[in-house]
Amino acid sequence: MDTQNPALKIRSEVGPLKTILLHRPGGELERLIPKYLDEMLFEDIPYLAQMQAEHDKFAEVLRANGAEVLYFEKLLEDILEAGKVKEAVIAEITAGLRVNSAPLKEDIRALLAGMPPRELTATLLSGLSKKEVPHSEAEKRLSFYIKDEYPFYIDPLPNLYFSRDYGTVIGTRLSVNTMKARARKRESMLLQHIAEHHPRFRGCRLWHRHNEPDSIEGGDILVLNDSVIAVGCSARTSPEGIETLASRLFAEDETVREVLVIQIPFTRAYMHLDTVFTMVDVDKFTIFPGIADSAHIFRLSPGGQKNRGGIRIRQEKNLARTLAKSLNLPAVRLIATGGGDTWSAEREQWNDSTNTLAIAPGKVITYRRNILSNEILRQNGVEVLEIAGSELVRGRGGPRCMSMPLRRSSTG
Ligand SMILES: NC(=O)NCCC[C@H](N)C(=O)O
Repeated sequence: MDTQNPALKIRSEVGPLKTILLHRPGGELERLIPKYLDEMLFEDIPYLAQMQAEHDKFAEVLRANGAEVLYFEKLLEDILEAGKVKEAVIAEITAGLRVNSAPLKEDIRALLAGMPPRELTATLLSGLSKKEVPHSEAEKRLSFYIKDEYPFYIDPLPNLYFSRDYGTVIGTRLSVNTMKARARKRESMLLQHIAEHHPRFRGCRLWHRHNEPDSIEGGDILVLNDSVIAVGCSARTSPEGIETLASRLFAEDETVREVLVIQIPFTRAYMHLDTVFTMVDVDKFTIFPGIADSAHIFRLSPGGQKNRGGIRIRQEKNLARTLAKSLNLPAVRLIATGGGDTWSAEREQWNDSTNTLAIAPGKVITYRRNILSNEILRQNGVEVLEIAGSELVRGRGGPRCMSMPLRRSSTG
């Protein structure tokens, strides 16, 4: 058993929430430029002040309900106080620059090295534009005069407030996820440095490291209980990434006995499993009805040949029956978002009606704007705490996407 870091413990999607990691949207959102929205995985440009007010309210609801809230930016700044860590982070950033010129690389490295921790943190999150780099004498080369029009040497991280995706605590270890899109890779890279160096994570062991080849993102990972994990196979999470995680869980976590793979359509609207399916109570889930028939389900369990990762694969048919069997319950309830109307379900799914964050069994945080979906949850006995999400939703994520639970107590 891992006893190294009692601060990390997730054995349930719905157990009372004790500690959670958020990122308050900041200057990185002000680097969104219409021309590059696609690459940045945004459809729109939020109004930052309003977005921050909404996010603060989200944090307030979490605190009022007993959760300790940690902020990514603060943890990052803390670790950058140590010269060695700062050097290692800068070296990794510099190595990943899409810059051919060695003198220019050195200019950027020196600029970062000269920044105090707070400024460096801000730069690592908001990025570094080409205008911000003073070029040394060494850079009087042709490439100094001929530049492509892309504005950044270091890209901003506008998706950082979706802290769900880059890290996932499973049991007592952290999976630092391999992000599919380039726009999000630095998020998990920075998280790994935090996990390796911040006292809050002392002794933390990793299930997965940020630079492993096969993508897996936290929006696809649901810790259903102490023995069953559900993982979405999606536009972001690859079958290979799932197999790697499953074989490590089966080999090294004595309680996890099953990984339920739910394959969803590979489209932007449903980028992760948690955009169409979340757990709201020990025996209740909310689901976007549009995927109910198109999802394919596979049950992975320990066994099978070593050269296949020691995993046995079995295809299942019916989601509700499979979940009930896996969770050892007589039945589970699937609550369809949108209140039974197809258009409303699609409209509200686009605004993350299905992306609920459970803070205790049968108690969830959702966006107020999803009126029909919230109502149907209440009709099914779920307590719904609503927050405003007019600006937060523009990055296409809801309360679950915006949170990385680090510790929950047990549901029992
Ligand atoms: N778990 C989630 O579904 N996270 C939302 C991520 C939205 C972000 N704009 C992205 O495309 O990655």
